Amino acid sequence: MSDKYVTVGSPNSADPKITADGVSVFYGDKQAIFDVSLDIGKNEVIAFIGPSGCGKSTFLRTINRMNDTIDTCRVSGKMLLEGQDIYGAKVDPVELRARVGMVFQKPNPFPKSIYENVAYGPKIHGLARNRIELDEMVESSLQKAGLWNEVKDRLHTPGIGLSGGQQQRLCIARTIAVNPEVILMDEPCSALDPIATARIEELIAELSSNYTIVVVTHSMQQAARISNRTAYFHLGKLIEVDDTNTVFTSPGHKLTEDYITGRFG
Ligand SMILES: Nc1ncnc2c1ncn2[C@@H]1O[C@H](COP(=O)(O)OP(=O)(O)OP(=O)(O)O)[C@@H](O)[C@H]1O
Repeated sequence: MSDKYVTVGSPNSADPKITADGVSVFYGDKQAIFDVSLDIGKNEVIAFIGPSGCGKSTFLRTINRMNDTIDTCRVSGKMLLEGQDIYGAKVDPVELRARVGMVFQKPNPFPKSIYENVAYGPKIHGLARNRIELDEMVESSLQKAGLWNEVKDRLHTPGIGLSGGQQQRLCIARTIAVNPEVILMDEPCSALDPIATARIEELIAELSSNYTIVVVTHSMQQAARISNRTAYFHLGKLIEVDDTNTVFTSPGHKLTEDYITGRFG
């Protein structure tokens, strides 16, 4: 494949929350993402799929500048959040990551209590004026993450004492606690059993009315179940993006078709 290509489908959105415009990503001399342009609409759930190493996580991490933490990593092109260039000189990455929160593959609670895991973000961002407000934020975040009833009597016990699925919901509560606009999820269910996975998928559906959600997944069934739109990446290029139903029932690109029919990847 040459470096010039056109993404098949509908990369544009009438009401974009996020706009990638010609985004490329390099690790040292190696290019991992090639000239990706994509709108992600407000309150949409978009799934990123594609074979291992195609750049899904790398592209996801450009949306909240998580790649800044990798010394060799360089991003070119524009990434806009509500029209603002997130790589602009005035943007504070810590503030950005409160607006664009992230949930990782492996649940990673802090080695603190359940309460402190959720209270941490509001505390460092100065969101609560007093303990009562902080308690309310912790409760409402745990409610939204569907965990409150399971933990309300053990808030001051360690977060790592929860089951894997509960820990992942705790991480989602921690993300929600700082009032993000966008939630990035990098294979959020890959370390979970089917029941815990189903619970996270239900939660994604519930959260989608309030947040824009971007999910990297290896599971095409999961992408089909949870997302409105699906983006197919191949060797660092965004090959196709469209309504999930269209991508899975009548893909417009041969590479997408090969992947979803199991001929590749
Ligand atoms: N920190 C890094 N330093 C150097 N190269 C990297 C780094 N992270 C990723 N890469 C490379 O960038 C390319 C894209 O990797 P990335 O992890 O984004 O793909 P992916 O589609 O998310 O893969 P997977 O599905 O296996 O998680 C790969 O060739 C990978 O080896």
